[in-house]
Amino acid sequence: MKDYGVFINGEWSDFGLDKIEVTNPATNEVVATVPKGGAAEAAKAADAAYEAFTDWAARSVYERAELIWKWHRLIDDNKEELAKIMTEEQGKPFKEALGEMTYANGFLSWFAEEGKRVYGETIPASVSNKRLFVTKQPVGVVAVITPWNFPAAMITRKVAPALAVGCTVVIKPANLTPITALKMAELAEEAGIPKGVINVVTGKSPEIGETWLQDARVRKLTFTGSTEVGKTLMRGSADTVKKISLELGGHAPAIVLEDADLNKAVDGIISSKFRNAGQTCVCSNRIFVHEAIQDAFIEKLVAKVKELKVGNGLEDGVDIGPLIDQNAVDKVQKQIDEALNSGAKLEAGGKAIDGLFLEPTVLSNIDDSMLCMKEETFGPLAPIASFKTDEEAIQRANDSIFGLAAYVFTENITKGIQFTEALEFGIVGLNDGLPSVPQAPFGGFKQSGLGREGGHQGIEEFLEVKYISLGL
Ligand SMILES: NC(=O)C1=CN([C@@H]2O[C@H](COP(=O)(O)OP(=O)(O)OC[C@H]3O[C@@H](n4cnc5c(N)ncnc54)[C@H](OP(=O)(O)O)[C@@H]3O)[C@@H](O)[C@H]2O)C=CC1
Ligand SMILES: O=C(O)CCCC(=O)O
Repeated sequence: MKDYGVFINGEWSDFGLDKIEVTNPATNEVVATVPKGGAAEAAKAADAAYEAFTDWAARSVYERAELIWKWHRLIDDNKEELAKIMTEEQGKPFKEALGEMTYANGFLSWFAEEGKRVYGETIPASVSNKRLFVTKQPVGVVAVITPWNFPAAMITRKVAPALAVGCTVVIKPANLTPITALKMAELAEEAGIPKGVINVVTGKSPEIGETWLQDARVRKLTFTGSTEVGKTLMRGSADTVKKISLELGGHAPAIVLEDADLNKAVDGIISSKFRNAGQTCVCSNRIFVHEAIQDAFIEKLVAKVKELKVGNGLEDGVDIGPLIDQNAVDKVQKQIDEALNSGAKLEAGGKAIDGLFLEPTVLSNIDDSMLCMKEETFGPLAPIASFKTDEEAIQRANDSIFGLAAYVFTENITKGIQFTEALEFGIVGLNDGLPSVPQAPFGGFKQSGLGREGGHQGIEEFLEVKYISLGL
């Protein structure tokens, strides 16, 4: 077990603070401790990031990109160790943790290069003695607040574009999974990213968040997590009128049309639903299947779900690890019990095993008034509802305050395109259960958030636009 410090201005220190224990959700063992930082450490981190900003922003984008690439190479060299740490603190199977490290590193390589394509504009003037230009500049110090479900990728998806364009960052990783972030900061330091450019503070989230919200030098906040905390941060950002990007809850519908290739649909829904034990905001949570193929679909799905192995993510062959904590288990169990008490049929799973492990569960005969169709699940529960018409499927899928991801399975290209256009979601997987990639925009409509991460869109969030009018 290791005691970690926080990372501020290139220094590692525990500042004599109380400690937070980080536990392995598979075994309940304490794997490390991190300092319980608060307002003072958050302010020090903001001072350091502000101080470092002028020099970092003044470097050429090629110089910054080279340092980001060095960081990328070090992460790649150490990805097995990082993945093991991730599995120990977060619970996801080791093969998924390794996959996340590659995904996370993909944001570093993508944005290191994308920074070189931040182009300006010239605008024709209306008089002959003027020239009009538009340039882009880094927004400044960025506060980065990340969740526990993707301990590496949520850091790089935000930090890579920020650093590429010349911003500096203060990071608050989730206290449940801070070690991956701290190890990645160690590698950033080893890569030669200058002191103060990346700072990481663990500890009292509301206090740390509030300090950054009230600091006018922090010009942007980027957050992934619950809708409730996102709304609090959005309100708090108003005091200093910060730019904000929010990646909040989702409650993804997956629609299987009558003409779908059932094998494709089952495989797509298994990967979308059970990745990270169902703890992603893009998980299929509401599965709508055409009534004519419902029985065949359920039979195939259940057969595959019964093959999924639940266990400690460090053991070979495990597909589903533990949930993150007891609250998460209780929330999913409540959704299962409420559905069963309201007439749902149990097709597979249904109960907690021991500790924080939950059987992958399939329920059919679901109706939209059940809890599992109304609130985000964040667990391995696949509820199946049937529908009769396309219009009905679209209306029910869109009937949500969330609008992050949706999935459609069909072999009819015209219908597929019509569905993608009618669905009020920022991401649509058409015959694809895993659409997230660094080079495409990730983000939601409605209360799923604001802004986009990844893609060329993801870099704009860290830029200010400056218009220059030149009189000749
Ligand atoms: N969109 C997504 O990807 C995610 C969605 N969720 C949803 O949210 C539910 C709850 O998960 P939870 O982990 O509690 O998510 P939170 O939104 O509480 O946590 C996300 C991050 O915000 C921090 N945080 C919490 N409160 C504040 C605050 N007042 N000011 C500043 N930062 C704050 C957390 O710190 P700390 O945890 O250290 O206190 C963590 O780093 C899940 O069950 C799921 O439904 C959760 C995670 C990711
Ligand atoms: O918000 C989440 O759940 C993390 C992102 C998942 C993804 O990138 O697919």
